Amino acid sequence: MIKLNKVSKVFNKGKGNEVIALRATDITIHQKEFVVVVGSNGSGKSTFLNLVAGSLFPTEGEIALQDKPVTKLAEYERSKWIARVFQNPLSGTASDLSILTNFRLAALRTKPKNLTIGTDKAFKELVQQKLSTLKMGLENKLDQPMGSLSGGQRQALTLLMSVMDDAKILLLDEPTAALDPRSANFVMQTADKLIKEFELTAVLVTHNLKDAYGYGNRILQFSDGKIVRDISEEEKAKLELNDLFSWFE
Ligand SMILES: Nc1ncnc2c1ncn2[C@@H]1O[C@H](COP(=O)(O)OP(=O)(O)OP(=O)(O)O)[C@@H](O)[C@H]1O
Repeated sequence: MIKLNKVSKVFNKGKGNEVIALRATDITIHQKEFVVVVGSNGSGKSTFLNLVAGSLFPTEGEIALQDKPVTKLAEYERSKWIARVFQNPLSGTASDLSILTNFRLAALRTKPKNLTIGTDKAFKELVQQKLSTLKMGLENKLDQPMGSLSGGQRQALTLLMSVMDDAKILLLDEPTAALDPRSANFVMQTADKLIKEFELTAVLVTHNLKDAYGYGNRILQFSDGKIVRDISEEEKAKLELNDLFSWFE
């Protein structure tokens, strides 16, 4: 669950270059909702995700995750609830390290220092089993360096890594923007499958209106730092793809 109570974000407050990136915003995203966020450049989408993740702090208002107040918690302190995938396939993983080592590092990310991730054999089998469900043929190539994979393969693995720890909230920040259409399709299908399988609360920021139409069960449209449309699952079912395009005319 993600809850924002009158959250605003002002950059360069009081200066000539002041920008109100998010205006007093109230929103509750419930458990297991998959929300797609659309909006023109500069409308506040990334600011919204950054505020939820804790990479930015609000100027005003409160944020709660899973019913706990987190407004003042740093990004790393929220990481037990939040997994995040970015636009750049290189940003989530280490190129020189093997697939297995990348999974190991990801698994250790949210664990206290004195905890281990089980025996190597058990962990390797778990990774193999999870990888085989993606049907990419990588389950027997765990020693291959991450850098040898395509951007689409890397994004799919980053997704799998990010959901294999206990995070219940997945933030997707234009995860397919750098990919060719076929890879983008594969990554979106993988995301959708993992969100359902791991029963995640998910927020996808995208400029791809076909994805906004085809995935998720709620759409938010941002404009000038405000949520100007909040489309429920029932309302979404009645929409045509062209309706989404008309929001940007
Ligand atoms: N660190 C910052 N300092 C100053 N202004 C910022 C900063 N980050 C964002 N902004 C401004 O805040 C507004 C909202 O930006 P934001 O990145 O949230 O928009 P967006 O909807 O994600 O845009 P895009 O689709 O281009 O990624 C914009 O006017 C932007 O220039």
